[in-house]
Amino acid sequence: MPETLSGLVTAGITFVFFCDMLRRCCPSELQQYLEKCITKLSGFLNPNIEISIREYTTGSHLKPHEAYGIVEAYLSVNSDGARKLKAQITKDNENKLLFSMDENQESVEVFNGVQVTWTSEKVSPPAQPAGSISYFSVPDRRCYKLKFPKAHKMMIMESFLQGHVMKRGREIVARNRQRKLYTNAHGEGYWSHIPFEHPATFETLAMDAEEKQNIINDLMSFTKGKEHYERIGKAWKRGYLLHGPPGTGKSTMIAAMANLLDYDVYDLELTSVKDNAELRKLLMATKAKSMIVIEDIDCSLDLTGQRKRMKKKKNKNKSENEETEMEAVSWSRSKVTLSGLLNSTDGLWSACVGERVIVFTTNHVDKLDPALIRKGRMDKPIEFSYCNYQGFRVLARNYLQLEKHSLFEEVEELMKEVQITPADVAEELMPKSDEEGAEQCIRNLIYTLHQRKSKLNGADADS
Ligand SMILES: Nc1ncnc2c1ncn2[C@@H]1O[C@H](COP(=O)(O)OP(=O)(O)OP(=O)(O)O)[C@@H](O)[C@H]1O
Ligand SMILES: [Mg+2]
Repeated sequence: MPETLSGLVTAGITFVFFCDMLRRCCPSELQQYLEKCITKLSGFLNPNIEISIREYTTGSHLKPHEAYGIVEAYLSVNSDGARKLKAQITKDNENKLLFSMDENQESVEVFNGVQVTWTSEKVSPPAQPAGSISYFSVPDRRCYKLKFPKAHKMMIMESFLQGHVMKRGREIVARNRQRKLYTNAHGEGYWSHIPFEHPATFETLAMDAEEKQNIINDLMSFTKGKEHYERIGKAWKRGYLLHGPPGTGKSTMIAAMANLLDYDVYDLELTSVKDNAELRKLLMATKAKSMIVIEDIDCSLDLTGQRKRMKKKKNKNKSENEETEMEAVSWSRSKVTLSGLLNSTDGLWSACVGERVIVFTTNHVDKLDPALIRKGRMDKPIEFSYCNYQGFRVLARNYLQLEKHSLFEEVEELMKEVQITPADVAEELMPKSDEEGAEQCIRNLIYTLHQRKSKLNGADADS
């Protein structure tokens, strides 16, 4: 029997070889017919299947294939057999090197007991026709090939490639990528971005420890809630309203949240959005695993339907007239309404795949329309307040690397009587010169607290 089989294979190969010879010397119709025969016959004889994952789409407009980048990332940690690797800066992060299989390398792995073989190839672009001049350099087209036994076709294509490789590859891509801070503040109706590199973390945030843990738990259970949101038929989004006086850490918290979740941040400047349609377009252009932030919502959108001041604080360099002009321009440019905002942040999200966190901040929660902050829209309000002793301890650790000091007690007593924002405490604890040590910084803070206390007492005496 084996002899019959090997005879058959030899005959097949001879036939394929013969057909190929014939094909080369025949007219094109016959060539095409013979090519089909060769493919059929070699398919019959070959016990393996090969899948190509190309770097670019074919055709005149070369577009990168997303799958190639994912497989490349997967193979960066799953190609033990490859002897030659190449190091390159990743597309999404210029600070990170990605090591992947060099051209013509091979790596074997076993999945569910089935052996699969990866190879990497480089396909040079077709030669330019003689005499033609091209001003553009055509990139080499690279390709990964996955070879596996035909008998396990469905398992390898679905469980291995679609499931395992795609999942692991995407995780590695996400890990390697540099997060981005998007803005629409240029007013052109699209997002532009810079790398997001804010260092804030929950650890460095001066806030009640229990409240902090509560927020962390809330965020983590949200990110793990895909199935829960699907089951209850709700869009996978969560809204936070951060409110409190200026300098109490609302923006810092946004950065800490984004760092914890590993999300991109879209800083939506409502006063730069022309109308509701543009707002919808901008929100539709946001990606999953992102945080959409609307700061100072009470200043960007007037809840009676009129536009308000563009700037919260007065710009010292501008005259009164210039300021009024700026406000007028902002008023006439933007026609975003409260209902437009609500429709965009509610209805639209159901159509979007992937999780999104939306954060509003305000200094005046009492001025907001109840429609904006009702349950279901803003799931979790978080209040920011003046600095207490616990907050001071966090800031002293951040700024002075101090866990304890004999002056702490005095700070604690003063903080019970005087209101001071974490921003002001941070300012005092920042050494102003190389000579200024940690103790001097605490003394500066104590001096400021005393000053405020006497002011307070003076005011009390006056009244
Ligand atoms: N809770 C905090 N923990 C740590 N640092 C803080 C905190 N609050 C303020 N800071 C410090 O003060 C600076 C200003 O804080 P932040 O911008 O977060 O305040 P905010 O509440 O967003 O103010 P605004 O309402 O004016 O936007 C920050 O850069 C940070 O250094
Ligand atoms: Mg802020």
